[in-house]
Amino acid sequence: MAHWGYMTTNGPSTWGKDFPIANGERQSPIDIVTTAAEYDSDVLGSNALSTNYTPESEVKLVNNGHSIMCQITKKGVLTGGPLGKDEYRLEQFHLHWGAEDNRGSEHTVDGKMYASELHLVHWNASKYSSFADAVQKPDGLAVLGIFITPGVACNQFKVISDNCGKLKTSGAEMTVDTTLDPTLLLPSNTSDYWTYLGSLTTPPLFESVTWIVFKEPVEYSKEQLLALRNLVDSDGNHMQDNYRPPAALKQRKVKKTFT
Ligand SMILES: CCCCCNS(=O)(=O)c1cc(S(N)(=O)=O)ccc1C(=O)O
Ligand SMILES: [Zn+2]
Repeated sequence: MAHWGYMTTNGPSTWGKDFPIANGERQSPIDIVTTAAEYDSDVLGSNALSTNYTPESEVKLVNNGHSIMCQITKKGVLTGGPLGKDEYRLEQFHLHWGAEDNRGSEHTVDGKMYASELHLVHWNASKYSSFADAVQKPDGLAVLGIFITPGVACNQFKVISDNCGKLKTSGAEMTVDTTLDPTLLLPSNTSDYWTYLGSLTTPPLFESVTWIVFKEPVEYSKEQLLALRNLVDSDGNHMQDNYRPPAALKQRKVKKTFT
């Protein structure tokens, strides 16, 4: 099987061949129709979403052929909001982006696409023993989605954007001797978000993700976005437009924490 990717020959429209769940009942991303999202105070209002991350003392970056990923080594937890009493542990973060500023995010808001989208992937450590054990369970994962828009530079993202160029090939890894606090990658407002039950947005597309997408975007500079676009994938092509288009909502409701 040709390795999945984002080209015409192996992109999202072909994934269903090897991953039939691509046409499943709870696929991601989705277009968030803001007027259809339901404010749900009891589930969401009672205990606010909360992150308690430990800053990384060094930064492990991996070019995994379809994105740039930062492997987390410290204990960081996400709790509250739609996650009930379960504690979800931060495993990694990565991004999706476009060749130009007018596209690149995976979720869209009333059809609007952002230039990029940052994903912080967590797994349910209250119920499962490892990420691998949790990844296929319906309540196994929780991913924070942060929209990225061109603007001022994000200082905490500098360690990634300044080192992208050194991860020349797929599989390339490097460890940067600097600290990184994942909390500083989040928007200032983490109270306003949409949430719904979905899936991984790349193969194997497991339907195991509680998605939490923040309303407030974060700004990255033009240079930081360009650094992402200069990454190369396993075929030596520029890695860009590595986003899956929105999937059908089917019988799902999107909830929101703000009016
Ligand atoms: C056993 C297979 C695990 C694949 C999923 N790994 S992951 O870290 O959740 C992930 C999530 C996502 S996403 N966009 O958050 O669904 C994308 C890629 C990956 C990945 O690194 O493969
Ligand atoms: Zn992702």
